Amino acid sequence: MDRCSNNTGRIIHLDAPGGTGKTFLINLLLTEIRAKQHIALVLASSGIAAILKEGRTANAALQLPLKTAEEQFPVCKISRASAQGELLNKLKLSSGTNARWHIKSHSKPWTEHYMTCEETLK
Ligand SMILES: Nc1ncnc2c1ncn2[C@@H]1O[C@H](COP(=O)(O)OP(=O)(O)OP(=O)(O)O)[C@@H](O)[C@H]1O
Repeated sequence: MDRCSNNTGRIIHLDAPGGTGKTFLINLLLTEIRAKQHIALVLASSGIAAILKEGRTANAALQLPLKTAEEQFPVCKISRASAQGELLNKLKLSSGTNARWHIKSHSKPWTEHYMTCEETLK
């Protein structure tokens, strides 16, 4: 939470066995950030994970090309000056799931999708 408040946070990986409280912790963080009227996004790489976590796929939310893994320099289609671009620049937390799924499927993890968008919006 300190990293969110100070805008010093980067990528934090949370890896623990099933049922040990990862979702519980992420929900606490989301609740605290939103309670302070800040913006927090829940992103996932697959549709099923997005449904389970009540979020959206990174491709849809960040308007990324479908085959980011095949593009050397994928670009997010959101313009910096648009309302959505301004909103994303105010983002305090973007939470995602399924890192292991990415390793198995050889697709890019949602964190890379988010970094693509962050670079585009700079
Ligand atoms: N600190 C806590 N205090 C009270 N209950 C907790 C706490 N941490 C986890 N729980 C409870 O334990 C159960 C499992 O937690 P959770 O679903 O967050 O685990 P998980 O690591 O995300 O599991 P999975 O990897 O299977 O998705 C839930 O019912 C949750 O409410």
